Amino acid sequence: MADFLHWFASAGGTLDDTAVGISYVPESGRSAVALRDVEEGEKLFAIPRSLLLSTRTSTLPSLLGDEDWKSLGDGWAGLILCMMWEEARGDESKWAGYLRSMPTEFDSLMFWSEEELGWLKGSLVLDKIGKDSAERDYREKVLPIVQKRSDLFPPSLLSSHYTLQNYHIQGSRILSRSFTVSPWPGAAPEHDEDEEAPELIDRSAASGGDVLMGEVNVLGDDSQEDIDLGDLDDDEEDDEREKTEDVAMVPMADMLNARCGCNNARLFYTRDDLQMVATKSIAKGEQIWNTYGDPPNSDLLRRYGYVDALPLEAGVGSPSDVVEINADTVVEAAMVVSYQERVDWWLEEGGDDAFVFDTTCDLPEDMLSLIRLLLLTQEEWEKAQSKGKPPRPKLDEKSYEVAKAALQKRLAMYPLTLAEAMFVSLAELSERRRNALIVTTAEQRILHKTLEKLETLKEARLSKEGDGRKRRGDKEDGQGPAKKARR
Ligand SMILES: C[S@@+](CC[C@H](N)C(=O)[O-])C[C@H]1O[C@@H](n2cnc3c(N)ncnc32)[C@H](O)[C@@H]1O
Repeated sequence: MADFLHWFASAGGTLDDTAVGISYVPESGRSAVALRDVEEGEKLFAIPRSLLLSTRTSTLPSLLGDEDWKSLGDGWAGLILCMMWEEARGDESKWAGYLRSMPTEFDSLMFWSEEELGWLKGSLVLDKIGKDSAERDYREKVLPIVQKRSDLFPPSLLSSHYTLQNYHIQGSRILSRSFTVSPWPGAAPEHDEDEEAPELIDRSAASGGDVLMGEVNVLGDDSQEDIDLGDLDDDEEDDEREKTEDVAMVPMADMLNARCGCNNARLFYTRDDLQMVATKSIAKGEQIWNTYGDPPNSDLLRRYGYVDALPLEAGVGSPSDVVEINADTVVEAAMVVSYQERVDWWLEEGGDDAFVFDTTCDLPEDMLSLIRLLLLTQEEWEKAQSKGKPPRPKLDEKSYEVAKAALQKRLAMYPLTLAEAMFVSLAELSERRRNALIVTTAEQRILHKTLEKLETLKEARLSKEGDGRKRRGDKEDGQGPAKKARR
């Protein structure tokens, strides 16, 4: 740690060391802790923009030249290679002290064994790890450049620094510690010292003010496979490239841990630096928490290797937890024969191929709309097509049955039922096993509760319809004296 702090200060970073200390906390690793009472609004540390490590600041892209650099594509391969290269340069790298301080071991899903991943069976997070696509990038994009450009990547270092394992390590560092930092509009690379002091901008502020720049959190929703560009048109490609160039490693800011509901500091951006500022008063001895955007536990586990195990009404989990149902499961539950044309149309019209259930336990409207689309008669289906609109998400008897069947099919994907999981003592499990169980049981709870809510809705609807029929019947029969009397 001393090596990193020394590097940070000598590279131009500033830290209020009366306010912030870095200590080791067993459950979360290195952690920033308040050394004295800190007031809301106090600046804790600042990182000059020149200290950010990104494809904009590393010299590798220009040394490689346009053609070789572009062959790495627009995903994370370029930034990962920059990090590998900077690390391989040792003390010659501007970021030597930073890179030396970074972790080499992770609990994120990329590093789980097949057996460990098996504990997550049922959760669709397993489809999002992106290991295969990362390994493809390594083999097809990175290795050819590394082998071709021995002027930049000495063959003697290939087996120590340019390995697949190191590719995953750097990728995981990006996944769990990077920030999105856009360039300051109109700022010259070097600025005049006499210029007016730059204003602070917190993009996360809910003020709706002049919120222009920067992203304050550790990356929200990108992953190695998410940035895979596929066939994009020129504009999309430019946007995507910009997005990847904005991914930056921010020394010191990435020392902060996060816990749902505890956020007390945030990273604010100025033209010249990034500043970590207390957003609440922090008592001496308390941990200084950033936010990672409070993703669901499945995603926390995938990217950061931990979960928020908060005591909730029905068990342990996070209020941000979600569970997804794939459109395939909905189609199976609908038990319709000719669905392909309708599903293709649904997707072409911008419909999703997966539906997200959150802790409100409401049936997602778009799933209900797909269910009704699948159940349309041929004539209704032709009408929907000509209108260019999928059906309204109305819960009727048939769509209720399909939604229920889809939820039950989804629940059947978990090898351990929720009732069985209740008998497992979390305290006796290894950390990974425990975290996997927290994720899968939270997902199952959402599915069960959605089923219950759906049942209640259906009963309420049936009794309302029954009442309606009864009232209509009363009128038709001309037998409504009580009603008339009430008027
Ligand atoms: C941005 S880094 C924070 C610094 C990190 N603790 C370190 O030792 O370098 C994010 C990583 O910190 C750890 N972490 C952050 N918040 C945590 C928490 N609430 N519980 C457990 N681990 C946490 C996870 O390993 C995560 O991948």
